[in-house]
This record gives sequence, C-alpha cells and structure tokens, in this order.
Amino acid sequence: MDKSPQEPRQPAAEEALIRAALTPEINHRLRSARIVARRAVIVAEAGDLSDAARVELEAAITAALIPLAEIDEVRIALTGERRRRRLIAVGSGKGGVGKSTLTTNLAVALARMGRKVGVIDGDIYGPSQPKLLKTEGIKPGATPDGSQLVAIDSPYNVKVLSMGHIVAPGKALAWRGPMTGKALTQLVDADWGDTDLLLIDLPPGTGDVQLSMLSAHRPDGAVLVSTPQDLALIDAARAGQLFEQGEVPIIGLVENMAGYCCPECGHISDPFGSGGVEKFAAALEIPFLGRVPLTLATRIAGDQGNPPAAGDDETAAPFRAIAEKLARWLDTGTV
Ligand SMILES: Nc1ncnc2c1ncn2[C@@H]1O[C@H](COP(=O)(O)OP(=O)(O)OP(=O)(O)O)[C@@H](O)[C@H]1O
Repeated sequence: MDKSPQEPRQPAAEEALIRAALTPEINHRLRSARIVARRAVIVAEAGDLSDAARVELEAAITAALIPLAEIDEVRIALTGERRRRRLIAVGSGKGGVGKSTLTTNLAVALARMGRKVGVIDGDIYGPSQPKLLKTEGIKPGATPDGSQLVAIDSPYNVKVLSMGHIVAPGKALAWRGPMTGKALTQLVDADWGDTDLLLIDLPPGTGDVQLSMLSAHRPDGAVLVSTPQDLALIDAARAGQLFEQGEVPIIGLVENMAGYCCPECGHISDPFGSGGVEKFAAALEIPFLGRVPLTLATRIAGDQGNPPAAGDDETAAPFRAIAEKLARWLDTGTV
C-alpha cells in the first residue's frame, strides 16, 4: 500500500474518509474523527459497552483504518462512563404470592422487547430462579482474574445468577445476616456482560437481605406484588414502606393470582378475592401495573422452567402488558 505523504485535508474530508472505512454500527458511535500528522484521532461513544466489547470496538476501528493510505497510526478515545446498570427490585411482604414467577416472566418479556436483562435471585434461603429459568445444575464461571462470577445464560435470552447455582440446596439456611449481604453483593457485582437492566427477585418480608440490598445497591425502583387477600396487602404495604424509607421509588403494584379460570368449565372464581390490589394501590397513590390471573398453565410452566412470557398464548399477555409499563417507566420515569 502506498503510504507516501498526502496533501493536507479539510476536517470534513478527513472525517468522511474515516467514516467511509467504518461499519454503520461503528459510525453510529463516532463523536469525532480527525487525521493529525498521518495519525487518526478517533473519539467514540462506548458508555453502554462491556469491557470486552470496548476492546473489540477499538480493535475493529484500528483494523479498518490502518490499511488507509493516509493513516499510519490510530489513536482512539472511548467516551462515556460505563453506564450504570439499572436495578429493579421485585418485592412482596408476604411469601408465595408469585414474586419469583413475576420476576422471571417480566425479564423474559423485556428480553423479547429487545432489552438486555438479567435476573438476580435474591432469595438466598429459597432460590427458585434456577428452576424458573431452566438453569438448574449449571455452575457459574469466574472472570479470568477470579474476582467476579460470570452470569449464566438462560435459554430465554435472560442472564441469571442465584445462590441456587452456587451452594448446595439448604446450605445457605445456616447463614447469618452479614453472609447473606455478602452473597447478594457477589451476585450484583458479577460480570453481567452487556446486560443493562437487572431485576432482583427479593425474598419476602423486610429482613436482612432487603435491608442490605437497599443500603448497598440502592435499586432504581421497586415493583410490589400482592394477591388480593387483605393479609397479603397489609404485608405489601410494609414492603412499600421499607422501599420508601430507603428512598427507592415504587414503580407500582401488581395483582397476582386474581380470577381463577377453571380449565374444565371456564367458570371464573376469585379464590383470593378480586380487585383488592387495584383499590389498595389507588388508596396509597401507587400506580397499578396490572393483574395476572391464577392459571394452572402458569403453575405448571413455572415448575417446568418454561416461562409463559416466552410464548404467545393468553398466559403470556398479562406479563407482556406489565413489562411494557415497566419499560415505559425505565424510559420516561412514568408508567
Ligand atoms: N398467576 C399464577 N397462576 C398460577 N400459579 C402461580 C401464579 N403465580 C405464581 N404461581 C405459583 O405459586 C407458587 C409460588 O409462586 P412464586 O414462587 O413465584 O412466589 P414467591 O412470592 O416468589 O414465593 P416465595 O415467597 O417462596 O419466594 C409457585 O408454585 C408458582 O408456580
């Protein structure tokens, strides 16, 4: 290739020359491009990229520009702080109201909408995400320097990490508060790749794990789940207070297990009452995010690690609708 000295170029012409050699994806990131004394000086936006992706981007720019006759050397500055990953907590006061099921299905629905999502199973004592996201028995790897766990890829385009992937079942039961806090930090600070949204499936209640999570990794917002029973609602209100004290905005309240549709006769009954959560949300001035009916299909799908939100039948629809509200909140700050 001829590398003989060239006539001085105008900045616009230099930029055009550089842009012509780069792919559209890289051009999209370019903030400035100059050639100074046969050296290309590139500024590119990389705030959303993982460390590995930043290295790849630099290599791709260099490989594209070095063959140009006008360029002997390439200098690249990548701008943008690594964008902070957004954390959304999914909580309930009472156990067994479907918090884990909701977390899994919101994550799957958001991934299908193009978001890069991960799930942290914060239920250190009773992890359920390995089963729900079909990753049971998989052990997470570690980064080459051994300092971080590497999140596991589930079959649903959602990354996941749970204590259930790390310790033998039942082992964490003997752990005390500080150990659970450390364990959760290990999960949050893992290598999540290009994931930019993490949903944390919190254990029920207002105990150590919730408190340590709020103080160490203040979530950007919280989704509360309740069944329509009064008792569950009272506990949901307590969980809401915990978030408010921790200055975590409550995104809204979801009603789960409302309206059981009998698969035999189609009759709809309301084993836990109906509409209670929506009224309750209105009274507390918390947005109501939607209602997920109690269906046998949802329960069976959960047990088999086939999240309903990965499909397109009527059991997927409520999760998709709630995920759309959550996505709107993430983008605009309002549902
Ligand atoms: N809408 C629903 N329809 C049918 N079954 C459901 C529904 N939501 C949750 N379940 C079932 O109820 C059980 C409890 O759900 P899940 O584990 O999601 O609740 P949780 O609030 O996370 O519980 P825990 O307090 O143990 O963390 C599971 O067997 C799940 O499959």
